[in-house]
Amino acid sequence: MEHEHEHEFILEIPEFQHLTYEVEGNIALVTLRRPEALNALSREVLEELAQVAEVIHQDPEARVAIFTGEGRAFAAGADLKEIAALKDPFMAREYALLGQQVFAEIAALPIPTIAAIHGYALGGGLELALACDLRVAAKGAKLGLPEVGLGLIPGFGGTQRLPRLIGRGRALDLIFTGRHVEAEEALQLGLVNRVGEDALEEAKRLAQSILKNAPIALALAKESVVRGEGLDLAEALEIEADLFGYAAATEDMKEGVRAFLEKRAPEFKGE
Ligand SMILES: C/C=C/C(=O)SCCNC(=O)CCNC(=O)[C@H](O)C(C)(C)COP(=O)(O)OP(=O)(O)OC[C@H]1O[C@@H](n2cnc3c(N)ncnc32)[C@H](O)[C@@H]1OP(=O)(O)O
Repeated sequence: MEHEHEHEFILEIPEFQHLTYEVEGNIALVTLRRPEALNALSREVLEELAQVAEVIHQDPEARVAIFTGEGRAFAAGADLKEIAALKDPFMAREYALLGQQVFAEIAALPIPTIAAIHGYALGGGLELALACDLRVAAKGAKLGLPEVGLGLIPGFGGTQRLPRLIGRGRALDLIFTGRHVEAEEALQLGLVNRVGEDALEEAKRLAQSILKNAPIALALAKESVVRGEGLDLAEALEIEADLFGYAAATEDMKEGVRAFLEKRAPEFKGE
């Protein structure tokens, strides 16, 4: 038998109402599909994002994930109709915790993740993009955290992930003013990694350049950065050394070094 060592593995993909999931050439593409509300993140959308994070986790074909949105926006924030219906501080706190939890699951994915931003990424929409490892914006895209203009504060991670990414002063500029920054300024701020004519095409190019590298090394590099973030330098460096050790024990490391010495491109197997 050809596949006698392989387990029969069936990936169960739920029927999503507000997003689609597809994988092509090891790139998982998650597309928010609620364009009539500029992909506003309702509870249902958030729950589907949590489910799709689980699918990505389980899908051996998914080696880089791109998040994008259908229509005029990446996502224009949490759903303001739902926010208007929050009756008391406890309900609102639960709402923030729900968004935080879903975005924490996305941030914890073991593969590189990219937000491909066109149109608007505002409030919770920008916070979703901040939960990704990398952000690519289309020229003309508008990014911001407008919550204080609504009497709110960013509640899906924005007050924490934005200052960690671009620094406290620049983050508070955006949070206090609520202003929209365009793609070029976002690039200067370090809020996005790249700007292109078409965000999705640019994100796919970025994904391709990541996919050339060893999968386990990518996962370990991400783990080292993420785990080190909250620690002091000495502790974080210990983690780095441990994970370097794991990387050095992979078959792909042998292949990578052998390929270099033989002056050819490596063929990584994720082993
Ligand atoms: C913890 C997290 C908190 C948060 O995220 S708070 C929310 C933060 N986000 C915002 O404040 C942005 C809200 N949206 C806007 O300011 C505007 O939209 C835009 C500037 C993004 C675009 O303006 P324009 O081009 O004039 O479009 P349009 O007619 O306002 O929107 C099209 C439809 O989309 C709905 N929509 C837009 N954003 C949201 C949202 N965040 N929640 C719910 N619905 C939204 C609208 O209402 C409308 O719908 P209809 O056609 O039925 O009137």
